[in-house]
Amino acid sequence: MHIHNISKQNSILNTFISEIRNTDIQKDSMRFRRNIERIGEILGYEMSKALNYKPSTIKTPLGTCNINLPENNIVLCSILRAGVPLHNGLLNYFDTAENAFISAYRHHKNDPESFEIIVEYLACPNLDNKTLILADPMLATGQSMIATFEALKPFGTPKEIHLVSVIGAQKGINFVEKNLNSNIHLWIAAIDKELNEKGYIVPGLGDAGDLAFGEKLQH
Ligand SMILES: O=P(O)(O)OC[C@H]1O[C@H](OP(=O)(O)OP(=O)(O)O)[C@H](O)[C@@H]1O
Ligand SMILES: O=c1cc[nH]c(=O)[nH]1
Ligand SMILES: [Mg+2]
Repeated sequence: MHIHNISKQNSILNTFISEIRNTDIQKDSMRFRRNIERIGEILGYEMSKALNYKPSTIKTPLGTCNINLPENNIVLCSILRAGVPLHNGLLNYFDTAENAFISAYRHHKNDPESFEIIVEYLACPNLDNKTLILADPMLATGQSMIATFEALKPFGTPKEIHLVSVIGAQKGINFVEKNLNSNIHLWIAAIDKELNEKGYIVPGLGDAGDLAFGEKLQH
């Protein structure tokens, strides 16, 4: 897997990352969603450098100019719920992308420290020869990403796959790397060292879905 950790270089991205992690600022859910969206725009911009470009000629009011334009057919797939603001940020830049949504949630049986991933809702176009962008802000154990990847298989074989995430734990990244083919790209805004016993990223930011959309009842 090709890992692009875009926070290796200081940029305005640091401000947005610090705000989503900050226990006071993250309480403002509108700001939290908007920051995830802004990070999606930055990750999308960085990812766009790896797309395929073809020469094009544009007519201006005063003449013509040559410019290379992306030629990829993009399908943007995100994992509900926390993926929604990240999806919006990516869609702000990839105007013509097709879209897919999948629900994946952690189901705890009796033991709060163990869970399985339940995939229920899935809406996806044909993926054959397309550029699949799989977006989820939190890559913790990596199980949601792999479960999603498996669930998408019947929809076709993408030409290339880009995973987009905001904060990842090294353990989850290793798990994804072990389970996916080596030609996949991961575009990520921060990599944290630890996972706690409940599978939360430390220091991370807490529960991204709850911060964006409110707490949910466990079922
Ligand atoms: O890498 P994993 O260990 O699988 O964990 C990451 C998953 O956890 C979060 O979703 P969550 O289950 O909290 O659902 P939500 O977005 O509805 O809150 C996040 O958005 C990922 O989908
Ligand atoms: O740290 C984590 C792990 C899973 N889901 C989250 O929202 N945060
Ligand atoms: Mg959540």
